[in-house]
Amino acid sequence: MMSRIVVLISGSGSNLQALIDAASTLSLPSASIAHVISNRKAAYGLTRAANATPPIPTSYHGFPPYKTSHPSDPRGAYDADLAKLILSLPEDQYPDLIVCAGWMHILSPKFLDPIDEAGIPIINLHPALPGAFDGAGAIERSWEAFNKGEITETGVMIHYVIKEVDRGDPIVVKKVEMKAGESVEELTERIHAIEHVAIVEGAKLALEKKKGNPS
Ligand SMILES: Nc1nc2c(c(=O)[nH]1)N[C@@H](CN(C=O)c1ccc(C(=O)N[C@@H](CCC(=O)O)C(=O)O)cc1)CN2
Ligand SMILES: NCC(=O)N[C@@H]1O[C@H](COP(=O)([O-])[O-])[C@@H](O)[C@H]1O
Repeated sequence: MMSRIVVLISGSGSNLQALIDAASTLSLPSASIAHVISNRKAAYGLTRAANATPPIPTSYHGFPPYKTSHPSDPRGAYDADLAKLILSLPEDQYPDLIVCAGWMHILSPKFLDPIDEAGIPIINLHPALPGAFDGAGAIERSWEAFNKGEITETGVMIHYVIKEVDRGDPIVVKKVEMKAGESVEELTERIHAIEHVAIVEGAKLALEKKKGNPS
């Protein structure tokens, strides 16, 4: 039976592309990318989805209008509508798994609770080791910490998404050595390559766990 994945993005979508390329291969068997949602209209990941074969349905769900339409709780209203968007997808797009792949928006319980009640796990790619550099800009912060002598290694993890940002149970953890004299751009490039492997492994494991047959 085909498992359906909904992917949340905010940018280039190179991790989405890794999932698209892996779907229904031995790396990510019996899985399809059923829908892609971006919070940024210009996200190139939307183009990647449109260029997929067959094209992957996409939605743009932008945050700015909520600042005026729901001034008292824009995040809550935005998140509630995001959950409704996903939970109202047609059967052939309704997710077995939600993957945050460079999704740069903190999800509140207004999203997490209805998705949890629907029994849909959410996983996230984070370019750091568990408990380190939570939040945005993790690669840059780890590079700075290394050059201050504060750390000797960093990593990439795929973790379950809970209310506390980047504190959900890890599914995949890959350590990344840090190199003296390396630029932040060079480190970022190395980390991105590792992310593209980790996110596929994480999606596969999360789907297996949901089916009750962890490998
Ligand atoms: N409730 C959770 N939401 C999210 C998680 C999570 O673990 N729990 N993971 C993040 C992904 N992420 C790091 O991996 C992350 C992304 C963005 C931010 C952040 O500070 N976002 C700002 C807006 C920044 C911007 O628009 O450029 C915000 O939402 O106010 C922190 C962590 C995804 N969500
Ligand atoms: N906190 C999450 C986070 O910082 N994610 C970062 O966003 C990038 C998205 O790239 P992509 O759009 O090419 O997949 C990822 O490479 C990852 O480092």
